[in-house]
Amino acid sequence: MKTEPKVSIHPDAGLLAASVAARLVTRLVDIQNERGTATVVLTGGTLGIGALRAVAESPALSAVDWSTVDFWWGDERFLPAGHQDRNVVQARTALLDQIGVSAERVHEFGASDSFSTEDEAAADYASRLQQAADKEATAGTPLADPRLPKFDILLLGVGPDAHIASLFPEMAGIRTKGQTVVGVRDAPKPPPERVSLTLEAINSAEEVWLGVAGQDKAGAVGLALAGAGAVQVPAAGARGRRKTLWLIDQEAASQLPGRLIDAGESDAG
Ligand SMILES: O=C1O[C@H](COP(=O)(O)O)[C@@H](O)[C@H](O)[C@H]1O
Repeated sequence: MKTEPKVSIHPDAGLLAASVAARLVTRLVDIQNERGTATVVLTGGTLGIGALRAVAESPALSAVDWSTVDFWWGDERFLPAGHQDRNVVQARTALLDQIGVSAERVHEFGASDSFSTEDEAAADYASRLQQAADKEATAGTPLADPRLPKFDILLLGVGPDAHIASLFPEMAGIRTKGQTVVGVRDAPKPPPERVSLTLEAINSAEEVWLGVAGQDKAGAVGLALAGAGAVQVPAAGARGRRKTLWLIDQEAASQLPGRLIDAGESDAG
């Protein structure tokens, strides 16, 4: 099952981050009402971390029971634990350290001072994902992919080159099939060593939300929503099973195909 993208355009990056935060809080409340827990896959990057900061500032913050939310990551920079460039460190500062999350529900990627290579950290993350999936399957949760727990919402940023998570255009990561996590070497954006969910893992999520702001991303957004191929334009390949939502600002929307520029949430199908 794959969904056609919907697009929602916001005046600027600040309002976009606030809107992503408000949607996230509302959706988490709904999911918790439906099934008691919720699972979010976080992203790093400007908007990903900005949206977490906006969640921390939201007046509705305490509407979510954060103690029953599981946090996974779409990718990580393969650096020592505590390094300021690690996505998990930035997420902790922006939000996680300020809310009552359960330590055992924060599933961060292994760091470079615990694993010798990014491939080892990738294998470790894949195995922890598998364990979580097995536990959910035993409890009767229907899974989209038996190797992965149910991802309710998966957040992605998009680079100016259209990369998502740490899947860069034309590189091995975006072409990887048959595994859920991949070690990345020679990434064109520093640091070169990273760990990432694969596209098939990303696309197992119920809802995929792509948050993008800025003129430098306009070309990537335009190509992705015009239907480019995922190997050349990784963002084009990200599709949730029930929803694919592009949350973008006006600058990032400036090269969208004309039919998508109308106000409101429009179909990009
Ligand atoms: O390095 C990364 O970049 C992307 C996009 O970041 P942005 O600053 O251009 O928004 C991000 O989604 C990813 O998680 C991160 O590791």
